[in-house]
Amino acid sequence: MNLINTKRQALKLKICDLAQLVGVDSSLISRIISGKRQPTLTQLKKISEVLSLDYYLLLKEFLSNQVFELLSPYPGIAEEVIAVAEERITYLTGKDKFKVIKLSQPVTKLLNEAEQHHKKWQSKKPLDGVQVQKMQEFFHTAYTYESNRIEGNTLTLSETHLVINDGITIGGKSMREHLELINHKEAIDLILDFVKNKIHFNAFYLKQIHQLVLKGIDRKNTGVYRSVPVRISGSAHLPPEPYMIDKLMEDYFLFYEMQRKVLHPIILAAEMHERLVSIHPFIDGNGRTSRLVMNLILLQNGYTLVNLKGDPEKKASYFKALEAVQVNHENKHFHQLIAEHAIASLQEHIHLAG
Ligand SMILES: Nc1ncnc2c1ncn2[C@@H]1O[C@H](COP(=O)(O)OP(=O)(O)OP(=O)(O)O)[C@@H](O)[C@H]1O
Repeated sequence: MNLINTKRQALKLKICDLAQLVGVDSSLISRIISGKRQPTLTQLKKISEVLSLDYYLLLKEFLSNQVFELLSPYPGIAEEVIAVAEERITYLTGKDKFKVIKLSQPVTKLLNEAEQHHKKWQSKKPLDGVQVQKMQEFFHTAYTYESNRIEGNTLTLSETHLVINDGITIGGKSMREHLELINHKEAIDLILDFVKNKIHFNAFYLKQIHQLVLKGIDRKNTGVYRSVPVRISGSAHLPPEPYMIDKLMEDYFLFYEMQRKVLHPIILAAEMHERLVSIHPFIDGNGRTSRLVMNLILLQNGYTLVNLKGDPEKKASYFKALEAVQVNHENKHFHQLIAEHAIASLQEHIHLAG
């Protein structure tokens, strides 16, 4: 255990001093340091605290010593054994995470249907430049309108069009409402850039999206995880306390890494949406950011924008589907909702492409 000895010497601690602080015999510490004896996990934890050493680094050294002890008598096959063990671990963890995502029969049926439309949509490409521009103006305006409407923005669809495409301001409406629309349109352009540049989605890009959503609205909180508790009004789901956010967001991106090539893109997009909005890592703008993340994933996989609607009835069923996952761990309604919207969007795109 070199880490222990190096730190002990740096602190000028005698073996008997360290033993006393840890509450064990000096001979045990000597044997641990010389590698003749493996510490228990409790002893290892105590040593890490006494020496202010990172427990996980110590644990890593401890486990690799154990593997070494086990394999050193078999040098001829040691590497092969490690490779087989590694494969099993990857399989087990991957399978375990995959098991969490069960697809219901109706969802599987919808995914098959979506695949057909996806093929047809791909066959329409490349589209004429002017046609692309017109279609984007239409879909981006509708998406900006609905996503902000969910959040409470009061501008109508035609007012949204005037603000984001013609730069016209609407009398009697606040600066904030205008900024929400302009920012959202810019955020769509940002995710299109991400798709073009084939970025690998991670925390850096997530924060860039969020930064745009709240640009000019809340400078202090743009692109940073919250440090205060939040509540979602009207929801039974309690977002996690702020001290858990870093760890949960690490898991969030780990989930993405593990599942991005395993799950169907529509399910991956739905999961990344639901998981983000359930963590609610930002003070504000979580809903809009999560919907943009979902659409980034769909676009990266050749699908078209999913536009969840903000009228009271549709909004209520969207929130209900989210709550079913959060409270009852029941994801089929949310998967179904996103798959249905993905199909509707593909159909509309195919129709307009002629
Ligand atoms: N159980 C739930 N009920 C309602 N909304 C939920 C629930 N879980 C997550 N949400 C999400 O939270 C968002 C609203 O969160 P909040 O009121 O904090 O506003 P926000 O973070 O500014 O999001 P938005 O961009 O929609 O305004 C909704 O758009 C929805 O996506």
